[in-house]
Amino acid sequence: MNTTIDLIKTQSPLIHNITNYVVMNNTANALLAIGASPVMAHAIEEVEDITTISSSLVINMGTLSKPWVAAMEQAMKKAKANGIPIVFDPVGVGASNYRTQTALHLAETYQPDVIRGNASEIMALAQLSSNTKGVDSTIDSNNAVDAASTLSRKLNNTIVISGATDYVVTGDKIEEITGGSAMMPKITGMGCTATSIIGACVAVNKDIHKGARDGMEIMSKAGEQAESKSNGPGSFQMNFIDALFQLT
Ligand SMILES: Nc1ncnc2c1ncn2[C@@H]1O[C@H](COP(=O)(O)OP(=O)(O)O)[C@@H](O)[C@H]1O
Ligand SMILES: Cc1ncsc1CCOP(=O)(O)O
Ligand SMILES: [Mg+2]
Repeated sequence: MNTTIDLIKTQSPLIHNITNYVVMNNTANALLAIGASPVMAHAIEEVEDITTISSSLVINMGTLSKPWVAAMEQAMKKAKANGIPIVFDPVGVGASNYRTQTALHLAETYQPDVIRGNASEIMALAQLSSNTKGVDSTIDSNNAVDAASTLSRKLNNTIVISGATDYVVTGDKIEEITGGSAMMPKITGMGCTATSIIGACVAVNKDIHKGARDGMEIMSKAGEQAESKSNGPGSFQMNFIDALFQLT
């Protein structure tokens, strides 16, 4: 994890995010705090150019609509052609038919290097259940481990299930990360932030599984440090960005 943070700070990789309206500001600030360089760009006219100059592509379907999905596809196609790692956050998959169809299509067509979701989202993506409560999980992360392993083998990639315990799953290889803070699910965009931080980690790591694990460890450590200084979700949000900045 230390080497990964050093590499992010020295290389300051450009991370192309096509993400949702809710979290654009949070995730851009989190990426800056850890030492990466974020760009949020979703116009179909420019996504290929932006992806081409980036070190990773983060696709987040939190506030999806038809033109955005078209732009996501252009960017993912370009990233695949250029060997740029793709991290996908299937926000709310299972909550509507449109989200489910879009997430399945993007995952199966472009096989993102990492998919990060909460347990409900990973279960829905594995087509095992569709009881996602909007964008939040209704089940504990351990319930989705088998689904993640199956999905990972099918898509030949790494699946991250976030929650009180995070699981980083590449086929049969399963690593757990604990820690963090119970305050994290009380703030919108913490999952999306985790996805973007993974984007920064895989930008500087050829080993995708390690990049995904380092990303979740960074989230865990920053969450613990922020909790020790916070009185509630408002101050936690501010202290979390400071903690990311101070991680060594
Ligand atoms: N109860 C918890 N205790 C500690 N950390 C948590 C807890 N719930 C979520 N997290 C952390 O919060 C971040 C976002 O995870 P999660 O809430 O599952 O995502 P999402 O916002 O997509 O539902 C992750 O880094 C995860 O480890
Ligand atoms: C509330 C909400 N609605 C659509 S996207 C979004 C943000 C979800 O972010 P996260 O999954 O990281 O909490
Ligand atoms: Mg989420």
